[in-house]
Amino acid sequence: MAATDKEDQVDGGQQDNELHSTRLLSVVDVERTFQAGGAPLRVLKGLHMELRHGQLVMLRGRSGSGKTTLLNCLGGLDTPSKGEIWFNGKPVHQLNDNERTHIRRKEMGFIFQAFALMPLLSAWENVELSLRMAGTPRSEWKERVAYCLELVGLEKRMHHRPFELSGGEQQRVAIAKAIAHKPILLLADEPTAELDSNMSAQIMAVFQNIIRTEQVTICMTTHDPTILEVADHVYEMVDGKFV
Ligand SMILES: Nc1ncnc2c1ncn2[C@@H]1O[C@H](COP(=O)(O)OP(=O)(O)OP(=O)(O)O)[C@@H](O)[C@H]1O
Repeated sequence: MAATDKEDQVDGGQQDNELHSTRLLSVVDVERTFQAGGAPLRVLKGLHMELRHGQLVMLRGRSGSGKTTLLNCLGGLDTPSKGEIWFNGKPVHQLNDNERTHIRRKEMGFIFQAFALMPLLSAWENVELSLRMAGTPRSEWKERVAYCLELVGLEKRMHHRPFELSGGEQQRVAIAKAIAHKPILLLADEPTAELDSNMSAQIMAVFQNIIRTEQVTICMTTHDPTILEVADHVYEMVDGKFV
């Protein structure tokens, strides 16, 4: 099931071991079949996986292997055709739309194309928007927005709009936006796509930093073999299955 697992090698001490020992998310025999055109298309074919608190987990695979479909199921944006997804003790596969939306807003953060930055809003306003969406009290916004933008190294670009920022800087705003409401799980679809290797390494350093400082767990998809080494665990996907 696992291609690599660094968990046992990491000398993280007792505190890290305790953090890692708690299961945040479990995927049990998940399948997803789409009815596209005539014949059913089986995209996920009986997957098992788990995420533990504080891990950085990567889903790796070729285009079309099913990574985004799985990530959508993990985030409650799509529902498996079969199998179970348990998140923080809750059966996501059995929840209705409202319940899943609530979990998404309160407990998850997304770095997906579909949740990209609002082009007319500044970095500050973009991050503030996610606090508004999550129902965070207005009195907490200012401090939290400043903190998150500093955390991703954008303290000097807070009032720039997306078109005034580089690709890597825009991705940092997206990270700040995704973590502002203090999610426990951050899902990221190809967060380093379109960035050069230097920028990608910086984004991964930001991810490692927020895992430590924000107690978040990260699951991301990637094509990029050069960033795999920072993962605690890599799931390799081929044609809807882990190998
Ligand atoms: N809503 C849908 N209806 C029909 N087919 C779909 C749907 N969503 C995804 N697929 C199909 O499922 C397969 C896997 O798609 P998915 O986006 O999960 O792959 P991926 O591994 O994320 O690829 P990429 O790296 O290119 O993003 C593809 O063949 C795609 O056409």
